[in-house]
Amino acid sequence: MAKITLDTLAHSYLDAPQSPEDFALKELNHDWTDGEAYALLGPSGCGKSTLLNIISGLLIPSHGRVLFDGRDVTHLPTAERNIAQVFQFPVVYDTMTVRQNLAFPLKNRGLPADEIRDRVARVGRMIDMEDALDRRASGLTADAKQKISLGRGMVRDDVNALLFDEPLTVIDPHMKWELRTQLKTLHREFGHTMIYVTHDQTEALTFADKVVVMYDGRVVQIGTPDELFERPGHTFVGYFIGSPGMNLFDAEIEGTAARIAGTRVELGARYPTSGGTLKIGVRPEYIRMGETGIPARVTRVEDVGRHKIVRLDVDGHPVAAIAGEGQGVPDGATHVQFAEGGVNVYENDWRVTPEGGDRPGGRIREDAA
Ligand SMILES: Nc1ncnc2c1ncn2[C@@H]1O[C@H](COP(=O)(O)OP(=O)(O)OP(=O)(O)O)[C@@H](O)[C@H]1O
Repeated sequence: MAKITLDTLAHSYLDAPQSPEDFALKELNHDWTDGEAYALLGPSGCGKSTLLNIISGLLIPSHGRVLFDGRDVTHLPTAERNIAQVFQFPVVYDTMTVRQNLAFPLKNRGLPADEIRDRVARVGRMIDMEDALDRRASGLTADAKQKISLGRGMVRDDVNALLFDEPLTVIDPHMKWELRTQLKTLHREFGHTMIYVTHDQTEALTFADKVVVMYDGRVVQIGTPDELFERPGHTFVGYFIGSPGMNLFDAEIEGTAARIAGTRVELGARYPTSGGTLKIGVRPEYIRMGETGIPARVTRVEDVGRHKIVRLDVDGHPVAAIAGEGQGVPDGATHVQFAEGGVNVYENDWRVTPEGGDRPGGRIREDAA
């Protein structure tokens, strides 16, 4: 496994890019820690495949370098990078059996027969195809073939990194969850450096140690699932992660308080801002309904099983709140308040750290409404 360094990396598909908009990938400096599992998450067109293809060697970046354990591989072809890749659609040899498909990368590297047998058996178990090892791949469903692709990607333990590009797209929904869980278990067991591209937040949050959120060619935040939930670094992260996403309120800030829709809201800290557009972000989990606070009007209540989503109107803007299991909208709810610790301040869409730093932990979901 390797540490992967992206050094002033950027990419434009144009010959003579003029402005930042001409870059599919805007400048990025980052170390992907050896042995960690990352998810690259973002909407269609944000640059995920461009970044993955640069790491895998399918694309040479127009600017900057890629290093594996300090060695510059920017211009090395994929075959010389010693990586395993699993794509959106299965790549299997139809004329071979499942066993032969799984053994292929190991045979290529000349591993002893008994080691190949053991590793293939283990991976076969993991992808739940133990009983099908001697079947020909040609007759199998797309699902099963993709499981073979996943297995083949994971069968070697000497790769620098394992790259997955939306690998569960063709997998049946109930199997998706199982394979994702197995991938995570496998990661714990073998400690591969894994990079997993997806536009599905559930997939990213359940699979990865760290999620890299991309938006418009830029990495806007790299963090643990918890950090992305509690402290979204950009309003896009707040909106994109969570269901429903984070609420944003136009605000003015004075000292340690904000003014939202004419109401003073104590923030509990000072925020160093510099004259930009200010917004307060509060996740629906941290909006409390009651008789004091910011005036609000309930417009709809949606029962979504384990909890209810309460839609409100605050000063003409839609706001969502989550009422936990067994809770409804309190009688006489005419106002909203924010749970302590559930507030983030944004200036020009980027999060502002409070003076004195963030409070440690910051995890208040357990007691959130
Ligand atoms: N070969 C190419 N030539 C020119 N522009 C490209 C090329 N490939 C991608 N782009 C553009 O670069 C931007 C980023 O595309 P990319 O495929 O990396 O995004 P993505 O996040 O992987 O999207 P998706 O999830 O739809 O695959 C998009 O605007 C896209 O149109």
